[in-house]
Amino acid sequence: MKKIAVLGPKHTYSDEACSLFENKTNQELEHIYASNIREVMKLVDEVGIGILPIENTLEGYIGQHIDLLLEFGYLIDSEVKLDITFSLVSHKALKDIKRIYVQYATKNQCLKFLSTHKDIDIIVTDSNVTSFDMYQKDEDSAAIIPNHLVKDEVFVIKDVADEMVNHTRFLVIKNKQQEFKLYAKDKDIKATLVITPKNDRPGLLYDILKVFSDRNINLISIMSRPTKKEIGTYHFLIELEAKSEEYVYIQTVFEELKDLYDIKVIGLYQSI
Ligand SMILES: O=C(O)C(=O)C[C@]1(C(=O)O)C=C[C@@H](O)C=C1
Repeated sequence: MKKIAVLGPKHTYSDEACSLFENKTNQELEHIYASNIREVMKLVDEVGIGILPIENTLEGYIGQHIDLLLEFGYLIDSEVKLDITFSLVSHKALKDIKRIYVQYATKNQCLKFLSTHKDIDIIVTDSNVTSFDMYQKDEDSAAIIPNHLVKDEVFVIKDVADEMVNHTRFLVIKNKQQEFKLYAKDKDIKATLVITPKNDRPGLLYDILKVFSDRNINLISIMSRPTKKEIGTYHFLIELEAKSEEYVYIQTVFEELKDLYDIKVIGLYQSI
């Protein structure tokens, strides 16, 4: 059976996103669990594909996950989106607990709730299921966990995220270039490219953006991430969207850009 690298243990949101991907693409994959996202990325090299949470309604882009995508040089196959909800579970009343376990991306989605409990220590974990496991072994603790994990806990506060409507976007990443897969003809396509200016000059980014604007291509985001080599040097990530029938056209624009600038296309894919 084909394998996929996923943040574990079983039942994390990444695990759910993986099942959704299998469902949508009509295939069954063996989930190979890793204890943190860096380990997921390492596993992708071996197993071929993996799941990477990349953006959230409340948090925006998850900077450290984008950096891993750039560091490992993987490509994007497709994306899936999930509704995200969190509850606080506790062994006793909050005034009597000493610690709250919370995953780092989850923490950034529950800042309002956490700011009202400043007297309790926050222990940051690598996954939501790890938060739950640590809480189960610690009588003096509480944990913020996905609503789908809440069963017979003693003390529960439902929906502790900053807003009721919350989604996370997960990329299905792969270690090898493959033919563009049109999963659904009626769905738009997205593309992500990375520019790392070697010889920076005034107007470089403007010139690249102008190529898209002149060709009526809709950009959805642009963000900068540090190269981590020298202060003040950045990778620029650009995401764009187009109709699925325009994918050949988009590819020609990329070829044109590649001749002029140092760009890398890391994904031409669909949200499925
Ligand atoms: O810990 C999990 O359940 C995950 O799958 C990780 C993750 C993330 O890192 O963004 C996924 C979705 C939620 O936004 C919070 C946590």
